Amino acid sequence: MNRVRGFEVVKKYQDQGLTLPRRQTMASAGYDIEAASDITIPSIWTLNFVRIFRLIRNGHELIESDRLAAEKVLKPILVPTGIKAYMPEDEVLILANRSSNTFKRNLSLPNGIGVIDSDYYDNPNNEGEIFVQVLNYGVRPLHIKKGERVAQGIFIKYLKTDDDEPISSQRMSGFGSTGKK
Ligand SMILES: O=c1ccn([C@H]2C[C@H](O)[C@@H](COP(=O)(O)OP(=O)(O)OP(=O)(O)O)O2)c(=O)[nH]1
Ligand SMILES: [Mg+2]
Repeated sequence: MNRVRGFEVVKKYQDQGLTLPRRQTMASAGYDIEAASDITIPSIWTLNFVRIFRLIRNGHELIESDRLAAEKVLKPILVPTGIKAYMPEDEVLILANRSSNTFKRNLSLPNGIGVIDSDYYDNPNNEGEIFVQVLNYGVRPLHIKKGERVAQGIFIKYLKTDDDEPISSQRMSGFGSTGKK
């Protein structure tokens, strides 16, 4: 078969019985992507409560340790998928939330959509493993089981401007790897 686009399991998860993303019906756009391991997503309310409690205790003054604690706990959780995606250079895999996640589970993707670039595949840092960034805005912790579908991936083509000139030729990783600015 001509190899154009698809999913593969990363080395780290080779023998762990992961399922490659599948579409559910003939006309589903999204390949449903599963969690690679059990993971608990704490509620942002619980975390915010801790933050508010600390604020009150400190006479409403936000001191440095509170700020650091709040930032730490409010960071989105990265759900590992154990999956990488390959595709032609002019394509991108868009990670979108499942509507049932917000409707039934209070689970949101705080980055809106995830952009999985074609040059993320096999990058030297993490082999291109896709992670799903999530926040649980419900009041209880959410337990995600290995094999549960957490997001969906949609392959699309992207366009370039006339004077397009990329800054660098190679992607080394993700999540801010191209610099602080
Ligand atoms: O939900 C996501 C979003 C991104 N990525 C990976 C794939 C993508 O190719 C890379 C970079 O993503 P993006 O360009 O959106 O993030 P950035 O903050 O600009 O990081 P970088 O500087 O590495 O480009 O991170 C994921 O695994 N999940
Ligand atoms: Mg980027």
